[in-house]
Amino acid sequence: MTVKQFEAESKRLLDMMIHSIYSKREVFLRELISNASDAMDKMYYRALTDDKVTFNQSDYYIKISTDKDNRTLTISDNGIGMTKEELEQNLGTIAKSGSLAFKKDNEIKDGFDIIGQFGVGFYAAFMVADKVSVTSRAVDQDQAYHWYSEGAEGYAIEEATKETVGTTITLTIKESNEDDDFEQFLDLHQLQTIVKTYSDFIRYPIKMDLTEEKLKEGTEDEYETIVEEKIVNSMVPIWKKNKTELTDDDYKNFYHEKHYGFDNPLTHVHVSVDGNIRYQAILYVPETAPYNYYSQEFEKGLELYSNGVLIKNKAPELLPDYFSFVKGLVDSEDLSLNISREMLQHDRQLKLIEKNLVKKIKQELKKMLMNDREKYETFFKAFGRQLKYGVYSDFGQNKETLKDLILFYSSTEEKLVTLAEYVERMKDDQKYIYYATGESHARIERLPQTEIVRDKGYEILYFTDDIDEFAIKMLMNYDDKEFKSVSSVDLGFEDDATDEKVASEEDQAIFDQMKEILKGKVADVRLSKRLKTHPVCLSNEGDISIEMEKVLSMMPDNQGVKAEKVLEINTDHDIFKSLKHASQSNEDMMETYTNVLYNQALLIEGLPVEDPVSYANDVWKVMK
Ligand SMILES: Nc1ncnc2c1ncn2[C@@H]1O[C@H](COP(=O)(O)OP(=O)(O)OP(=O)(O)O)[C@@H](O)[C@H]1O
Repeated sequence: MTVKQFEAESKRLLDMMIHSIYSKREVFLRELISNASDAMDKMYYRALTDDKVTFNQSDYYIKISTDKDNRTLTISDNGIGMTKEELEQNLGTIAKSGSLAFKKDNEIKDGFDIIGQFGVGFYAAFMVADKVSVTSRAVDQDQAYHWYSEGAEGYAIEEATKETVGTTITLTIKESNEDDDFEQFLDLHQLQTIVKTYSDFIRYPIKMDLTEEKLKEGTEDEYETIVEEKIVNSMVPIWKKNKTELTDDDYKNFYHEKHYGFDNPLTHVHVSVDGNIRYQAILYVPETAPYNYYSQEFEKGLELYSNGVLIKNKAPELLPDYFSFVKGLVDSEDLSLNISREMLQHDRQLKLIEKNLVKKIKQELKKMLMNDREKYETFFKAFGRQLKYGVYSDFGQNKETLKDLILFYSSTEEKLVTLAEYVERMKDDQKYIYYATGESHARIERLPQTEIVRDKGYEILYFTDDIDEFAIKMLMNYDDKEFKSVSSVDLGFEDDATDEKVASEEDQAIFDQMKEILKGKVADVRLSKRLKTHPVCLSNEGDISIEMEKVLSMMPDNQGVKAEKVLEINTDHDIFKSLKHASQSNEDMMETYTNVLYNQALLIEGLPVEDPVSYANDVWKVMK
């Protein structure tokens, strides 16, 4: 047999194929199966124009078998086959795609979409094999040919015998070494997993002779090993089916089959778009967040298929971060893939798909929010933080998309409410949307600052997530109503009698004294217009709230950002009498009282007391 050399460029390309084009070796099987599927599709086209050829889809299949002793893996098909010339042209010249030429010649438009286009996939076989041999008999031909290659050195072609039309490819699998396990490519069960991963939705059956331990008939505990030919791929992807044919259970089963999660999805969306870029998608909203969801480790993304063949396990481009909880897949026949089929030549197509998916997901969530509140709350408890994070991030770019999907706990309704519901309930004289921040509902409920707002009959939203106040600052307003913290110095009440309350000269002198004692700790000490039953509280001026100071101080690169704190004193409270007394008669006691009150205000806010020992000493001193 004379060995022909690959062309110089081809040699280099082959080397690239083996070492750098694909990130995973196992994709060689996807490439060979796709070629076999293409070969059978070509029979379909041939039948359209050639009376001598009939096409009955059920006659076509791919068979995968292994021989461990001889270390061979065989993939055969009964597709269109190759003539001697075609073997020479298609397999002898790397980067020449017979399939692409076929597609052009036949003006293929309908469902039998041919996958091959670059003319390189076949050579992926050399990533796992030392030798590749192809025996093929073309339709209309009696003579079969054998193509054989050991890689870069070249190839040879000789006559061969083959009973039936089609192609059989035999790979002699490389020996495993310390770094690489090649045995998996001789194990039918592992090959089955690879088929399931990449080629599950190839239209033709992929068959394997699988061994199984079965109970011997007529016995109760005797088992026998049975070899049975099985179809290992699902063939028809659920997303290509008509929605009306599918039940909720079908979608649920698919979610589990695909291992999208152990939970049951709360809802699904099945999209089929026939526009500029054609694609189908099935998207799920899970019920529970994966354990690592709110961590750096979590990787978002949808599975990306091109024509039923898996391209990427996780395509992050298809989901914005704020919808990163969505699971599912997209399949498009219009993607312009790069040579490894692992990336796209440009991401414009994915951007378009993403934009549309975002709309669909939003619609679905809104539908859930309107029609099944309980379910929406389950969703929100798992992923609401992510939505709020979405309002805040990217400089608020997405706040309009998300503002109607976020919920907060309401003081009056005692449940989660939307901002629209809050605004709808606002009192006639109420100018702002009020909120209070704290670690828990119970803690917020006891905040002295909330008293006066409650007394006004205004609803207060409870912010318990770190991100809440940041998100709301980014949102700025809802329905033209601005947000206001119950801790802000000016509560913005209209026609408020408390506004007229001003400190007497005598009281102001006490506040000035206190301000001097607390120099550097508070921006001011003032008469409180909001406190009723409590003697003291902190409020803040400026953009940074006390709660935001807490969150920022926990960040690794915090730059010591502080809220401008104001210590508010309730002059109607009995404690103030003691303070007054001390200010006139006992400077030392005045300092102690001031420090105790300041530290108590910190504690009420959930802020750490700067010097716990001196605080304890001060309390004991007062108790004496
Ligand atoms: N099983 C097969 N039956 C018939 N023809 C085949 C078979 N396998 C490969 N071919 C021919 O060999 C050509 C080269 O195959 P190869 O896998 O390298 O590239 P491709 O499938 O055309 O493109 P891609 O790199 O995009 O997969 C194919 O275009 C096809 O004409």
